[in-house]
Amino acid sequence: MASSVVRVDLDGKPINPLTICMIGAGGFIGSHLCEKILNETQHKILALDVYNDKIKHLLEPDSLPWAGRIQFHRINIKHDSRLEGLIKMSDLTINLAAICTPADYNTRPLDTIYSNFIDALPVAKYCSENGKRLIHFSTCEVYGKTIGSFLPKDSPLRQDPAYYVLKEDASPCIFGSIEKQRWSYACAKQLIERLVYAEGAENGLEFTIVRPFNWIGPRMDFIPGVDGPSEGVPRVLACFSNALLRREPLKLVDGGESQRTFVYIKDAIEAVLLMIENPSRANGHIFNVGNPNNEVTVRQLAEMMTAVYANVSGEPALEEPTVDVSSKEFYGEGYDDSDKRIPDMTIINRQLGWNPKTSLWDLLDSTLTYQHKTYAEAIKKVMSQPTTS
Ligand SMILES: NC(=O)c1ccc[n+]([C@@H]2O[C@H](COP(=O)([O-])OP(=O)(O)OC[C@H]3O[C@@H](n4cnc5c(N)ncnc54)[C@H](O)[C@@H]3O)[C@@H](O)[C@H]2O)c1
Ligand SMILES: O=c1ccn([C@@H]2O[C@H](COP(=O)(O)OP(=O)(O)O[C@H]3OC[C@](O)(CO)[C@H]3O)[C@@H](O)[C@H]2O)c(=O)[nH]1
Repeated sequence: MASSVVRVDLDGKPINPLTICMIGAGGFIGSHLCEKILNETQHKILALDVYNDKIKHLLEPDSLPWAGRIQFHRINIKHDSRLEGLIKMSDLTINLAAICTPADYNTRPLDTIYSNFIDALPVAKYCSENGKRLIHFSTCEVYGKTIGSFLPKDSPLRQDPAYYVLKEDASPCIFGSIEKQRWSYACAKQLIERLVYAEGAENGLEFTIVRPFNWIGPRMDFIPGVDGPSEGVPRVLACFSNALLRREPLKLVDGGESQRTFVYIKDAIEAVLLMIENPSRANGHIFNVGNPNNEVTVRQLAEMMTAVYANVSGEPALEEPTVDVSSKEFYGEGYDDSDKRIPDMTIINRQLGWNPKTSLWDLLDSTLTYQHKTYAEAIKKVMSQPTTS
């Protein structure tokens, strides 16, 4: 619950209540950020999205302690003249809106590029023209592949962090060829980062760019056939959760050799609140937000999720818990992958003193407990229904 004690920033100065225009507030990250802001601060939120299912619990009923501090606006930012007015009414805009599921990048590259670049342009422009601060959500995917991935498999240099740790102000952005449409998203995100950065350099826009490294937790994406399309392909956490709930093998794309670092959403949201409340330390910076200690291959992630889910559900794991699939079969033509993603933490540490806390096992335990409670019964119902042909 937000206390009446005056909040102070990292330099001990009082923080005045802000009005925040949050675009994409109804998504995974947006829902957690709204919860945090309403519970712990006195800031007001203008929550913009086309959906509000994930923040319904914050909007109704009127008797909630934060009533009056969050207002939902059902707006598609592609075509809505109210956008500029809402940005003008706010002290800060946070743009989370995007198509950001890999299954879309190679199959809907135009929608992906429009969503991540064209639709984000007016937001940057309105903030710049009206002298409003912007926190723009980019992605770790702008780094693409590591330099090390181009070395021979047995090269000892592959063990040298200089060849794989991703640094905001030093690492190059390495994407595949144009036919590999997987990179449509990363490329659009890179260009909007460059535009926001240039607005800062040429027109004085006060901006912060966030590069999330695989934030995961409750409410991420959807379970196909329950609260999303049966044929939909969400991100890996929901794909693997879906298979565990249905007692089906988890699909490992191209052997599950790619590596990721996963950070708990609640840790990551702490970093965003620090950016919101410490503009003098966050403005003009690009921040990696991830947990370098939680690195696994996708195969190891599948094994760990299988073990955690067996504990949570009380049901033994399948004898053959995983199955290999090719990326062409799973994602279609034009898929490609980031090999490894370890965030360098120097800048966020220096500017905001932020560090992630939660181990991979612990974050999977709380997330899969949530998945089980939320979906186990619904899945049983769906699976007991006769399939229509
Ligand atoms: N979750 C992660 O680990 C992660 C990693 C890298 C980058 N990001 C970035 O963070 C942001 C949020 O990601 P998320 O995981 O919460 O995704 P999400 O899909 O759950 O949330 C995005 C929200 O934006 C909304 N939206 C999309 N287009 C819109 C439009 N035209 N008008 C209004 N609303 C629109 C969607 O309805 C959705 O609610 C994205 O920009 C994404 O690229 C997230
Ligand atoms: O059933 C599955 C699903 C996926 N994989 C593989 O897992 C790796 C991670 O996949 P995913 O979480 O879907 O996405 P990425 O990490 O590749 O990309 C995201 O990172 C950040 C963001 O920008 C936004 O969330 C997005 O682009 C990957 O190697 C898949 O091939 C699997 O084996 N089985």
